[in-house]
Amino acid sequence: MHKQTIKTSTIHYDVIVGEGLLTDIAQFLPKNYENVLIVSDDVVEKLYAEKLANNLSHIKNVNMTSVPAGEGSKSIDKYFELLTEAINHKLDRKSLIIALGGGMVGDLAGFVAATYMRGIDFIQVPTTILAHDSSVGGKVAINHPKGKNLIGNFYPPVAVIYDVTTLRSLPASEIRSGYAEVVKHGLISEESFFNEVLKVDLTKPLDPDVTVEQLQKGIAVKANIVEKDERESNIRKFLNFGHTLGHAIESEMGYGQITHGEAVAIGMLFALKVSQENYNISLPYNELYQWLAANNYPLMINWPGPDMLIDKMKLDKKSENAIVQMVLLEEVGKPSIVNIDDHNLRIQLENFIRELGSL
Ligand SMILES: NC(=O)c1ccc[n+]([C@@H]2O[C@H](COP(=O)([O-])OP(=O)(O)OC[C@H]3O[C@@H](n4cnc5c(N)ncnc54)[C@H](O)[C@@H]3O)[C@@H](O)[C@H]2O)c1
Ligand SMILES: O=C(O)C(=O)C[C@@H](O)[C@H](O)[C@H](O)COP(=O)(O)O
Ligand SMILES: [Zn+2]
Repeated sequence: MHKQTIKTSTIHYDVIVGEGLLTDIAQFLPKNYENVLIVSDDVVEKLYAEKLANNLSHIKNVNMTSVPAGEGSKSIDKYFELLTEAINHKLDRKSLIIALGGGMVGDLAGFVAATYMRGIDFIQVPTTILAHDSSVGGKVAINHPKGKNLIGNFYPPVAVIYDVTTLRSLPASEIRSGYAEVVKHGLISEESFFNEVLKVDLTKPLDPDVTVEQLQKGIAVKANIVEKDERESNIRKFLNFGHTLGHAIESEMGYGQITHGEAVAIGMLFALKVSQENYNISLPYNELYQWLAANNYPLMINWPGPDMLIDKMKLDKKSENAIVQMVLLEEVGKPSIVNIDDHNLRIQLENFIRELGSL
């Protein structure tokens, strides 16, 4: 078991990573709670909710609820339904919400916790590779049809309890999706970490020791940034590498048509391309492209038109006065935030789409 404490100006919380933590979760609760609502999706609920609940039998009221699996549930409708569940189960300001699942559940249940009675405690119990990223740092949100995560808050959990044995049941598509964020953590932090990640072959069974070590490294990269800039005034934007285009693709194609990680993977390729042009340097674009292709990331997608994508990129939360901001790399491990004017963005995007090809 490995414990890392995240210390921001407003809160300290532990991120505990280990095998079999679900059956031992009671010891990691930071307080005594009398009323707990476990929120999951209908796939994860069947796999792990009972195991979790069994370990909370000492708590007076433990209830469980779930939303349909998939990005479509990160919606205002499901958010409202969960608030109603919280009311029906008589959650009060001393109650706890446990988000059991991947980033979708974590973001959604976290936003419910952030807003129910102006905020109650919540714990992240991540079950995907991607959630090594989403469970840490306190960004909680739901999507608007017009843009990703447009409705949300910064609302850190009181603990993150990451039972990595749950990762064994992940389908290949979700291993791939999650690994995109591990690649991101490598690219924005250290070349050696990035190179290590590119040695992983996602088409073969993962080596659990390597995976857990890389997830812990990713968490450490994120923790280091979030501790200095929790509310994204400056360096937290680095964690958005690949997301300016990635989020635009997700919302323009329709939530759930492509996974978050797959869209971010394409976004990272674009960000590398723009970085190379912008700084007149060479970056491992080809290496990343080849790794993504070899690991079956969808790189030939049914591209939405560039105008639609640019409109979505302007809605990104980093934009100011409708000027698109992208996270670029001056070198691997050295991110920077750059305004990209519309004309340049359009040319770069059209060239990129042409080069990548479409269906
Ligand atoms: N808050 C943040 O900082 C942050 C960071 C990155 C991503 N995100 C958000 O996270 C979301 C993506 O998260 P995700 O990739 O975990 O998706 P997800 O939560 O939708 O899970 C993906 C799929 O895997 C299934 N699943 C989850 N755990 C499983 C397990 N152990 N075994 C078998 N199946 C399992 C789910 O039912 C779902 O079908 C997006 O909404 C993205 O915007 C947020
Ligand atoms: O934690 C962050 O900060 C990130 O940007 C991490 C991203 O991987 C994540 O997808 C996040 O939800 C994106 O945030 P947004 O502010 O662009 O919605
Ligand atoms: Zn992300």
